[in-house]
Amino acid sequence: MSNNEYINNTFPMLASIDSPADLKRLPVDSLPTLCKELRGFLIHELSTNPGHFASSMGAVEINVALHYVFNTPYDRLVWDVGHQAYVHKILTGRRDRFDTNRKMGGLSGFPNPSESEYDTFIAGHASNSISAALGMSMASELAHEHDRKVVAIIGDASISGGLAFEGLNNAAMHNNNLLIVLNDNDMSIDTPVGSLGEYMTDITTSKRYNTMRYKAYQFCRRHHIVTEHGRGLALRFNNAIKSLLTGQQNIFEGLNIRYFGPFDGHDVVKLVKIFNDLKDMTGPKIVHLRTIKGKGYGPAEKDPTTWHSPGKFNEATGERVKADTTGQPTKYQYVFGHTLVELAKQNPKIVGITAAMPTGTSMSMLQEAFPERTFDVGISEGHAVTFSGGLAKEGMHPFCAIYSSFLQRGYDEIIHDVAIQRLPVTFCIDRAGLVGEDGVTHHGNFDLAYLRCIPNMIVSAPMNEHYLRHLMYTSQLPGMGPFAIRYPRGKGALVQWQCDMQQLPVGKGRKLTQGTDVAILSIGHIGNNVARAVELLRQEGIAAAHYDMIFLKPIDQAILAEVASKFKCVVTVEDGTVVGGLGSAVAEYMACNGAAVKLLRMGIDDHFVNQGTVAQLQHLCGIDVESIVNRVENLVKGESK
Ligand SMILES: Cc1ncc(C[n+]2csc(CCOP(=O)(O)OP(=O)(O)O)c2C)c(N)n1
Ligand SMILES: CC(=O)[C@@H](O)[C@H](O)COP(=O)(O)O
Ligand SMILES: [Mg+2]
Repeated sequence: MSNNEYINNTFPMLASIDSPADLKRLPVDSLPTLCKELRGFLIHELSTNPGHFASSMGAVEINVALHYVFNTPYDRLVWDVGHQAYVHKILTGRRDRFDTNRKMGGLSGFPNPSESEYDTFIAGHASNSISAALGMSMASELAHEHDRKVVAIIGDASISGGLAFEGLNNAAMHNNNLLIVLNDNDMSIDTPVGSLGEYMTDITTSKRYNTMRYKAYQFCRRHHIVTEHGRGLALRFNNAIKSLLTGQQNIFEGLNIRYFGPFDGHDVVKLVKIFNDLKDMTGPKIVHLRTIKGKGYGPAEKDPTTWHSPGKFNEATGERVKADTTGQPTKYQYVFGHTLVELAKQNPKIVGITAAMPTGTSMSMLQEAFPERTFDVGISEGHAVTFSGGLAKEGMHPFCAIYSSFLQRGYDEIIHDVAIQRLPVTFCIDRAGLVGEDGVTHHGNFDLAYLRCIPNMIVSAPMNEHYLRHLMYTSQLPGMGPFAIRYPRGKGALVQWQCDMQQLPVGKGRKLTQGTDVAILSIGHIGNNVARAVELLRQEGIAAAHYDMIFLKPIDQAILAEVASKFKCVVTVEDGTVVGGLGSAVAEYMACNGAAVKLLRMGIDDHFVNQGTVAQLQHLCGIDVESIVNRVENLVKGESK
């Protein structure tokens, strides 16, 4: 039986749905069966084509009820992060292509308007949905499309991000039809942190008031009592009753956003009723749904952190398929984690900061060894950077570990709150370069460029685990200032990552191979591709000199002077954008110093890169071993003609 036949036989109701119009034809009481089939489909598909599992499983009913009630794509669904929107994709004509999810040329793992008209806004980075939905709602108002509904669907961790707060603060400023669906599963990837989560648990305790309020709204709606004019007054009245009943102000109502809930987010029939009740209500409103991350699959419900993105698994037993890694290098993130604990034992000033990614960055290792010196600040990269600045100002040495693409959220904070004061913060920038299947929103290819232009910054990248350790050690020595170390997702280059840590001279690179025909300058882990290419080039009769720059800033002027004076052909290789990165730095030096060299800059050109395996993407960008060999060969042969 083909996979398609299996799916049609096993999930007959789902097989009949090719669009939301098909979904709407189903009687409402059949929706629980559909949800069951959707969960079966997700389990079946994701067991062999891995992706974001637990979030999608927990939001099945929300996805179904929204498409059942709202007139998509005319009405806009704006997903936050988007990792919970797999069912949305499946219901909007992409079921048969779902086995291409996260693969090269296939469906993106996140909503993306270039993929479907049902994907209304880019998603991948948390906390943008309220602002985007508010903007879309205002655009509808301005276009006199007053009947269009706009819905932002956001998780309990993502709503704690600063950007979400900015959207909430602005939501009631203008007339709009915004509905915010708060999908509260009391989980981030790891355990959620912060007072907002605790507050949301407290809201549950005031259920009596909330039920009363929802019933009152239903009554008013039935009897056409709620008018736009009376909204402000009614809100204040409701707030007053609530304060009396609970002794507590509702944070959302305090922001003039009508609050409904909490409701059971797995009762799909009830959700349909709630959305139907609320959809014509004008003005911003929030409906709070309680859900279970991983709902419907025992192992995921028990351990949602592991099952956030579990990789392949046996669908019958829940056993995860683990690749045999014997004799292979470990992941950079583990070397970072172990090394940080080692350094923290020696230097009591060291503290660790993560923005909601303790497991992903391995900051969890420091958390275990020194809980009082480790801070998970939640999805708040900007705050993480400024908080680190504050710690550093008072004499601590923060190691602030953030994924490269998420650090984009903290850019001004790096400049304003750290670099100007030259504060000693080590930025450990994980997932730098091409990350693979997460795709365009998650590649860490801008960091070299966006950090190089900041005065006072030291910007570095290790070629292997030993250099990661040396750089981490060096960064916490007195007098260093802001120090960025970027390293990629996944495996390192060495099997034996342990070594004595050494102080590195800041701004000094190293020459790995002698050569006369061409000089290749690389930075970071991609230098391992260059090292292999250099070997192959040698077999082709081309003697390439290879320099591992280690530091992009300050850049090694002695190496650049040597290269400018000795070589006609110069090549730069980086796994970041060449616009502003190493390629630009070398081009600037050569131009400013009148060097007569032919410069070939290899890296990510001026375009966005979608998803695929890292190997596929390196090939696409021309920085895999084979491409480096071919491109260098062409350069050298072209020059010698
Ligand atoms: C700006 C940013 N920081 C960090 C992440 C990594 N991240 C992806 S999902 C997630 C947790 C989201 O939790 P929540 O919003 O509650 O959704 P759930 O998975 O629980 O449904 C995090 C931290 C991200 N995508 N964007
Ligand atoms: C949705 C999201 O942003 C994260 O779940 C991300 O996909 C994690 O990626 P890693 O697997 O690299 O930790
Ligand atoms: Mg959550």
